[in-house]
Amino acid sequence: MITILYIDDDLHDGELVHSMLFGYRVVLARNGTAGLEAYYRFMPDIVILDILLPDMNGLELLDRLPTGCEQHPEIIALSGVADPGLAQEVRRRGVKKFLRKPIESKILKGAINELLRGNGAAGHGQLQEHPPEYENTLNVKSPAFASIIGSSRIISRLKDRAHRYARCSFPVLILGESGTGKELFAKSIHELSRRCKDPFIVLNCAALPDTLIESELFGTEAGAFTGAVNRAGGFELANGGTLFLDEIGELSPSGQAKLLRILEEKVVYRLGSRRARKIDVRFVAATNKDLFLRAEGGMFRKDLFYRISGLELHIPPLRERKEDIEELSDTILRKGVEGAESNRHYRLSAGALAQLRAHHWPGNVRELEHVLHRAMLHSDSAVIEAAHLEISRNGRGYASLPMDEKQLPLF
Ligand SMILES: Nc1ncnc2c1ncn2[C@@H]1O[C@H](COP(=O)(O)OP(=O)(O)OP(=O)(O)O)[C@@H](O)[C@H]1O
Repeated sequence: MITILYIDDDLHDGELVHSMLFGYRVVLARNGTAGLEAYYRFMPDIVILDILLPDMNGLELLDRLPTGCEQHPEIIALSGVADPGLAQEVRRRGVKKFLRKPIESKILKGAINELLRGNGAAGHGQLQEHPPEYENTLNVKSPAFASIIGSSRIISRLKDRAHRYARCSFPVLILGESGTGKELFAKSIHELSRRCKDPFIVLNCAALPDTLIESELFGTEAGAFTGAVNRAGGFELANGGTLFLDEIGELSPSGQAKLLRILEEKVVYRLGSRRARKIDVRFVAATNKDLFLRAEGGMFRKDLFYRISGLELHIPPLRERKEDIEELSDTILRKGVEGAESNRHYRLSAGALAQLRAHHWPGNVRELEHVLHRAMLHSDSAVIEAAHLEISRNGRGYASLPMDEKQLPLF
């Protein structure tokens, strides 16, 4: 859906524009600061900006809009006064439409349609009552999302947002419980971006001891420490592409300081080397911890937190999108168990599906995969019954096998 950010302190105009633009997603911001915040959060297709704002001049806001995005939103500037000098200043900043207040519905819609059509002659002057579908703007059915199963509103919105984030190179912070699909979304953002032909490198900070994290991230120079050889780190390996740093909350204080420096200077120093290597890497981080609280509590650098969390993607737990369980289960059952030879087309009985829907899923989709893999191994037929699921009722999910079932005849 097309997203329009309207920045104006006039509440009445805000409501008016909201009702005029029925069918679009309209985000209202009442001052420049809120406008900038909403800009990063929603990555709008169009920004409508009143030049007179209470906390900053509209021109100043235009200057503060980021330049790192490959695809800028189109901007419509508004002013209540006719001022040719102001109009010139606004145009000099790349704004194609400068409209006079009071806003007229047809003129505003016409300007929006024209801008959305890439300012092409086809849409010029044609006023449309219904917002058109711009299929090329955002496509949640993109092949880059093929591995992300789920048709819930939550998943569709996340795909929409990931699509927007893929348009630029700002860092993205993905938040969510373990097993919710953070890495899948990170990969999709990479695949949808202009970086898709370059590497997507994954580093898991939680799986590496403190000392290794830094050498894995930044690389080493022979002689940096005993046994060190010349080796590129994650940043160099991901050059041109995306570096996905999983469990970023586990990064040591010195690793955090170095990471901050890289994000600011865009150069990397291998451990033991003073040579700066220029890098062009899109940085995506993930955590299942509350990084904000960690930053507040002094366990994570605040400056780094704010540097990496400009664009956030919150992936809700599976229990909050239970409508996805059936589709996810069907996909998992269709794939079968890796390494197990079977041509059965597994399916769930109604009772099994009801039990899956009733579970709390603390381990999220990963837990669902484990439960269904185990169920396929337990089942003697193609139908998975509730009894095959062995979901624990204590909410932890992983039931242990009863002794007498440990030597199950599997296929
Ligand atoms: N929406 C989804 N569609 C299909 N598979 C999914 C989905 N979400 C998660 N999975 C699967 O669940 C498993 C865990 O996903 P992933 O590693 O992306 O989660 P994560 O949030 O990064 O986990 P962790 O925090 O433990 O690293 C993977 O096997 C992945 O394929």
